[in-house]
Amino acid sequence: MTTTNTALIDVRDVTKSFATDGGEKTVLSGVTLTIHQGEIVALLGRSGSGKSTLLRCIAGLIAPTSGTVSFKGGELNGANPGTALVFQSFALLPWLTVLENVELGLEAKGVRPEVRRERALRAIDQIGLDGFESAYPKELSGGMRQRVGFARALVVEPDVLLMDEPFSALDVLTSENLRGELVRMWSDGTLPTRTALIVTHNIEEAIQLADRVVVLDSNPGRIKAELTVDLPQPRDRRSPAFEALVDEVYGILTGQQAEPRAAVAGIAGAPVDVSIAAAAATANEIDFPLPAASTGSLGGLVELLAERGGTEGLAEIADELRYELDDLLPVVDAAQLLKLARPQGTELRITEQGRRYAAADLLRAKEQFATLAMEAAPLVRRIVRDLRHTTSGAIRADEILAELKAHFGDDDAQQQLDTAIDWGRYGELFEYDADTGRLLLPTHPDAEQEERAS
Ligand SMILES: Nc1ncnc2c1ncn2[C@@H]1O[C@H](COP(=O)(O)OP(=O)(O)OP(=O)(O)O)[C@@H](O)[C@H]1O
Repeated sequence: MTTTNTALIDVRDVTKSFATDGGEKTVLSGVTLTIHQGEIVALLGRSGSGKSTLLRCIAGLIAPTSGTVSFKGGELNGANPGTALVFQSFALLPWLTVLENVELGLEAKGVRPEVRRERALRAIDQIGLDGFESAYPKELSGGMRQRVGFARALVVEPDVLLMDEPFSALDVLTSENLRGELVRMWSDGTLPTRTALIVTHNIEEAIQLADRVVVLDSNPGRIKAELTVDLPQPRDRRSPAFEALVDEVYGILTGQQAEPRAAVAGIAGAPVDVSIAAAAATANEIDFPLPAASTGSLGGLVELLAERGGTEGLAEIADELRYELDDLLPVVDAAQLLKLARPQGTELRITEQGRRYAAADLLRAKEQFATLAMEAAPLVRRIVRDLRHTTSGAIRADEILAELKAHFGDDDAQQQLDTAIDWGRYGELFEYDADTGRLLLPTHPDAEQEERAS
């Protein structure tokens, strides 16, 4: 891949806010990014960090709240004429054949029918769909459908190919295969488009494909770090240089968590684990986000660390548990929040508390968890306190949910409640009756120990 200094896309100080029930939500803040001709850039970040929002701003599908996006020096004022999109969900029209789906992009650009057909057939051929021209999407496997998605985007010969998690709906082997082919086609010049931006939450995918990896911070999304990937294609995932880059990105992503949370509590700059715990202690109980980790996965992580002598690399943990980034980081955050483990550079290290937790029998582990959750999980603490203040010993979960929705989106609010219920139930701090939608104080008499923590 030959990268030139010609800027194709120029994102300048872009901020994007959305109106939500709880007021304005700033998703992107002060993002500045240039994509040069011939380079492949990967945009990596946690779930909700604003990757897709930035991609949609670049595609011109949504306008920034402030700042500008330019294509070849011209400020966008609507759809970006130099880009085409590949979506995670394929977004094919089920009533059209493969050929007709691929022709669609050209039709929108007013290309004559006979030219359309010829170009669509060429794109279908290039992407390995020969023989499937007359098939309907439902006849195709996921991998073949995504090939149609690629052909439809590439047929318009965009200057920049924009991809939003294009492989994440595919199984591991299929995505590996398609990614590999894409790299080959890029390297040997088969593809008409040589510049791309790919949104992904898969670190290895980013390092396998990209010349440059841009890491987005969360809440709000800002550029946290940029790494140049100076390895020849095709890249060997097992090479020490590749693994070192994976480790580096894990370090960046786990190191970032404390900053926004500490800022919420007004104690920015405090050391990582101290600041998260302190933020949790002082934050408004409703708006402090609990990491979406189940008690089962948390226990599994702490046990794995204990088995490995107390320390293990984050990339190795993800490999061992077959976790994607979005699965692993919330569990690491939860372990950190509950002071069971602490990230150190590219590794995760168990704490003394974590060792005790891993060694405890179920009853003691639950007791310990209850104490830790009362100390460190504001939403759990809030539910327990509300329950103790009602005479009936029960509160409606949907009332808590309504409050959460004022601070988080609908999906995130539900996830917050689900996590708090899982944690509260596991620690036997409260019960939840799904039939009546009520949270209840535990029925057994020995639920006193959490008093100590409150
Ligand atoms: N139209 C919208 N209205 C309100 N909030 C929105 C809108 N679009 C996105 N958001 C919010 O912006 C935040 C960032 O979303 P975005 O999809 O850009 O993140 P992402 O990094 O791509 O996440 P993921 O990896 O989970 O897809 C989320 O909290 C999302 O709920």
